[in-house]
Amino acid sequence: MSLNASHTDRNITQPKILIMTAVDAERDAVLRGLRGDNRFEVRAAGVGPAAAAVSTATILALAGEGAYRLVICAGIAGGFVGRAAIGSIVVADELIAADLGAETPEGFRRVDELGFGSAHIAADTALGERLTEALHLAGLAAVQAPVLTLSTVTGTAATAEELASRVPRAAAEAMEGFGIAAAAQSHGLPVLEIRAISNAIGPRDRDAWRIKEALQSLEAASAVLMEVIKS
Ligand SMILES: O=C(O)c1cccc(C(=O)CC[C@H]2O[C@@H](n3cnc4c(=O)[nH]cnc43)[C@H](O)[C@@H]2O)c1
Repeated sequence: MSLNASHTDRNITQPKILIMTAVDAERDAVLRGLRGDNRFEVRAAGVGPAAAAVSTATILALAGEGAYRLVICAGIAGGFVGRAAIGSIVVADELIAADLGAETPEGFRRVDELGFGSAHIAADTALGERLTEALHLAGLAAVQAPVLTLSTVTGTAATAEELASRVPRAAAEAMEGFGIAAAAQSHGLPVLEIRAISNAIGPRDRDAWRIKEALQSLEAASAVLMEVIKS
């Protein structure tokens, strides 16, 4: 018996795009933006690089080779003042584990300099460029720049200045990107990080975090992502 084209199409399982957030509110914002597009799977990993790496690696391993073609870290983030304003989007061109290294009397030394691996993972910059352009066309403020991953949310002006001068192009900090990227890299998959800015990086002021506004931006960015990834 021969199958017609529509039967065949329906029976082929295409590799999906795995989107990892930290918390359920971020996952729900992304899902609203994607409007039921079944090319994407969206999961919440938990807060911090360790939870993010373990959750992502477990999902990828259980799904098996060929189940996914791209991994995206998405969520809210702090923005460096003058580089990424509240409500804007940062699309990572590089995911950097900013606290992976050693303090020395001469200052922080990256794990790369110490000879113990790398604190940098390159994003899928071609996709990031297309997404950033499409975000601009949709009227959203967006920049393509490095996103830092830290285990501790920055809470002082001094730490914010130190990070900004150590990574001059960094536009945002969050807590999961490098963990998710490390898991994706170990499975040979490309990675992207998309962050909606909820707060300025600097002296801790939780009341000033604009989480609702950032989640709305994240939803809008997810709708644009769905259009950018055509097939
Ligand atoms: O309270 C809520 O309703 C709520 C909704 C969505 C997310 C949250 C979070 O607190 C998520 C924490 C998450 O946010 C990232 N984040 C945001 N700002 C920063 C920052 O300045 N520095 C580092 N990380 C930041 C981070 O990735 C956390 O996982 C609450």
